[in-house]
Amino acid sequence: MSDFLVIGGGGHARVLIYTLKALGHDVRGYTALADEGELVQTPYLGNDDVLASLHVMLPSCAALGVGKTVIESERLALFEKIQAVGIRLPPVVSAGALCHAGVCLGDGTVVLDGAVVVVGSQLGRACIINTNATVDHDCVLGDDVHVAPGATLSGGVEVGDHCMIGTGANLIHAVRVCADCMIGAGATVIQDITAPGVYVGIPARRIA
Ligand SMILES: CC(=O)SCCNC(=O)CCNC(=O)[C@H](O)C(C)(C)COP(=O)(O)OP(=O)(O)OC[C@H]1O[C@@H](n2cnc3c(N)ncnc32)[C@H](O)[C@@H]1OP(=O)(O)O
Repeated sequence: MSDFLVIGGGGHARVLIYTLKALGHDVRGYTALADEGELVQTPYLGNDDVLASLHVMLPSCAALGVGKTVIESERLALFEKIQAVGIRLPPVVSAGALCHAGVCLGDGTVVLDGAVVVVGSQLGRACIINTNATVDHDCVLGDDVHVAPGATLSGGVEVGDHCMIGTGANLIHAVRVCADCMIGAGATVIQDITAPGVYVGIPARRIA
């Protein structure tokens, strides 16, 4: 078990603090890099200006508490900034998630309660597999991909960097979604998406 620093403010940070504590980790520190956010039973340490000077006193492991609801989020830049000061961001799998043996999770990736990641899948860095989302067998996800609550990636799906797969969206088997796409809540993707943009509906069509 390790001491963890949760970095960020708001809802995702609270989920991570809960998740890490349930796994038996100590959550000693808490900073709000994006804003001061909400303080959750852990001390506020300062903003990103203090990270470099504080890091010798901080836990050597951290988790990204900044969530993602848009394509261009701060998550990956923050991930790289934290790593650059020598703090590790190991993947975190909730005790309430199921992640098959042999699945590959990049650093900074979190798999939250009720989520399932099935055999043969490879996930990049700083991804979020949110509550009750499923990533079925042999999927390949890039960096900074958020699969929102209840979304379903069927077998062999590929999703490029920075994509946001909205709440309850469904991607049928073997479709490929290129980098920088927003798949709207409830959309169903039935064919490859090759142009970055915003896609909604059943079947999913580009609106922006
Ligand atoms: C734990 C957590 O909370 S994780 C967070 C999870 N969050 C999500 O999944 C959010 C996903 N986001 C969405 O679905 C958003 O609606 C988006 C990004 C697809 C579109 O948002 P915006 O760009 O603001 O589009 P806007 O709301 O202006 O809608 C544009 C049009 O698309 C339609 N539309 C928007 N979203 C959807 C959708 N999911 N499905 C179908 N139609 C939609 C709107 O009705 C509107 O149609 P109209 O022009 O005929 O009136």
